[in-house]
Amino acid sequence: MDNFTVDIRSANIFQEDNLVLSDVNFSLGKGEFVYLVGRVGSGKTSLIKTITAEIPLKEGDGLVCGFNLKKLKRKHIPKLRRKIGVVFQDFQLLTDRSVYDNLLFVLKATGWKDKSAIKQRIAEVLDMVELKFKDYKMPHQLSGGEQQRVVIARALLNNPELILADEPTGNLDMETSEGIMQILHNLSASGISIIMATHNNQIIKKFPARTIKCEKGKVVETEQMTEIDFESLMD
Ligand SMILES: Nc1ncnc2c1ncn2[C@@H]1O[C@H](COP(=O)(O)OP(=O)(O)OP(=O)(O)O)[C@@H](O)[C@H]1O
Repeated sequence: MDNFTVDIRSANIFQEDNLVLSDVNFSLGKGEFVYLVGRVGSGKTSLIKTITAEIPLKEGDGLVCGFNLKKLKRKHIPKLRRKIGVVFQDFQLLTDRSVYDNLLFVLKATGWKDKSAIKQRIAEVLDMVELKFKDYKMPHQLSGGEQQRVVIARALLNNPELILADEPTGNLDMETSEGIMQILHNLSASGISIIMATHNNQIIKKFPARTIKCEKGKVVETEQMTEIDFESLMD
């Protein structure tokens, strides 16, 4: 079980009192990349929120980054979240400050104090997303793809074991999306596990990887590309 970043067994996932996904069995190895697909309202966000402990796991078992979701105390939730980097479609950068200050804000909020360590970490994460010399720019001075790379850099600051990316290419054109995908795949090759929710079939075709699907209240594996009915994902 230790080799898994996520290991969910026989879980029933609820939103309020509604059972959204039943008998969920899903595990993700260290450094593994998986696409999460499914129609609108099929439960993708519910699965992601279970992994971040935003939705409590009431039935079944779950292990995420070494934390037992069933036994997780409220005070341990921030520690779990520290191990998870999130990347969303809408960049959510602070628009009133530079790239550097956006990253600084997160480091300070998560307890970093040593100025030279902060400077070094910001340089490292910007290097990982190939934005080394853009730290002084304001978000509006960057392209959409560059802004998304800053968001990925921000997600990497605290050395996460897992990245949850929700439609990270949603607002980007194909060429820019490919750059983002290349970075995500490089991160996965470096040992970070990645779950990417997407409706973008072109991206999945171009960067094939294990794919799971929320469908009819279940989470199913669709390892073969041909098994994915892309038309049904588009509505
Ligand atoms: N707070 C809530 N209370 C009750 N039901 C909810 C709540 N949030 C979501 N649901 C319901 O749970 C089901 C799954 O929603 P979820 O957001 O997980 O779907 P999704 O696959 O992520 O959809 P999308 O592609 O729109 O993000 C839907 O039927 C939705 O209406």
